[in-house]
Amino acid sequence: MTDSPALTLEEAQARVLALAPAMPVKRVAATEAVGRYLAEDLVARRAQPSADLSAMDGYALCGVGSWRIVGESRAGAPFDSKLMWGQCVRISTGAHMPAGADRVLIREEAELLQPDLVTVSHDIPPGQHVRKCGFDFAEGDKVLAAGTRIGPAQLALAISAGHGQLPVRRAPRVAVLDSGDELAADPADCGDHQIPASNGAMIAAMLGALGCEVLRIGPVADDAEALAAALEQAEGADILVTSGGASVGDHDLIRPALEAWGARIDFWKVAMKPGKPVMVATRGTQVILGLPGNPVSSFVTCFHFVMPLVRAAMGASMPVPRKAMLVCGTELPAIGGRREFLRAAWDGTSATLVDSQDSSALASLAAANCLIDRPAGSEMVEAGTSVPAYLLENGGIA
Ligand SMILES: Nc1nc2c(c(=O)[nH]1)N[C@H]1C(S)=C(S)[C@@H](COP(=O)(O)OP(=O)(O)OC[C@H]3O[C@@H](n4cnc5c(N)ncnc54)[C@H](O)[C@@H]3O)O[C@H]1N2
Ligand code: MOO
Repeated sequence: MTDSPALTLEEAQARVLALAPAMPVKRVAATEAVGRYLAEDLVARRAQPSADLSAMDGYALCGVGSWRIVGESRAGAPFDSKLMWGQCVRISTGAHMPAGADRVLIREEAELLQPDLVTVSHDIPPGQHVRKCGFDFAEGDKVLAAGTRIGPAQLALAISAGHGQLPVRRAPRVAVLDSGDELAADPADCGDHQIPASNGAMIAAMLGALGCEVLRIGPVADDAEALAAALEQAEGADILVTSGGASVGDHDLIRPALEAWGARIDFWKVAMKPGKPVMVATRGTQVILGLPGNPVSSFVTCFHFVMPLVRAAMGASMPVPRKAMLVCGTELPAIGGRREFLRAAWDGTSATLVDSQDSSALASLAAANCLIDRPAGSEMVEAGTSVPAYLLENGGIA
């Protein structure tokens, strides 16, 4: 089963998302819901605006001709009488239109005939500069759908719709395990035969940005007993992410260690580069993603599988990343039999391939802010061609 042909990215993503454990729903202060996903449709408890309001500073008018100023309506302090024909009030932006008034003359266009008598040289049509009651949303409107990510604008909308608390799912607890005999825990103390363990920190940062509570484990040696002991630490995690040891080498022990721990392998290998030897397994409700050790492969598979899994567990309606069309600034090479995600730097005008596409090359990953999606068997394309690409949240150049 597990050595079946590599899946396509979309097949593999669908299988991973189908495994997503639904995190429990909790009502939290709206401000704490930022970065989470709504667990239910959000229905407005009030209309916005709750009355007809002026959109400008000026005069709220009743009738045509010239108008006697009989008072003022300020935001938060409405004028409480009904205007008669030929009357107006001074009005400020956001203030209630008084009863009887149906249009606003802006201050700059008003001519004062007397200290309390105003006119204008052109027609002011009914409804001019008036925001009608409920034009933004009415009480009872569905303002946000379940599965929507709460960002700053959605937060403001929810609050203005009368919600001080929002129902959201917590982020999953994720254990991230680095494995490999060559890994040094301390980058400042790394022998010639070692490399600093950078994948765990990178994956933890990617998941931390989604709000996950991350438990770092390791680095763990390529040793069945050490791996078994390390896996015990992941007992309470909703998701376990391993990096390294996923391939076919004699020291690639992750798969047998997971199986010995009770994990059931769902699939292994996806037809993509970088990131082919990605492994997905379950253990009860826990979902386990074994990412390939090459740092760029770890990054790309975290981007395509782990982050969508986390978003799905949090209830996102659109958990997988979406593509934009970017113009390539340089020609792109022909692609072999495996779909490739090419690192490139997009400057707002065009996307240029970074120096190396080797799956170990971290300098070129750090210089990239997008992944150009090149299907298997693609022909070479000329500079200036639009190609699909995923934009990356990748440090200062994003
Ligand atoms: N005979 C074959 N060899 C390889 C194949 C294959 O199909 N047949 N696939 C290659 C591909 S593609 C990849 S990707 C790698 C994946 O290998 P593993 O997941 O087994 O990873 P390792 O061998 O443990 O490490 C690969 C590379 O990455 C470095 N590494 C590992 N963990 C970390 C970490 N936490 N932080 C930083 N760097 C890490 C490790 O030192 C190696 O250099 O396999 C190919 N081989
Ligand atoms: O396909 Mo491996 O994951 O990059 O070099």
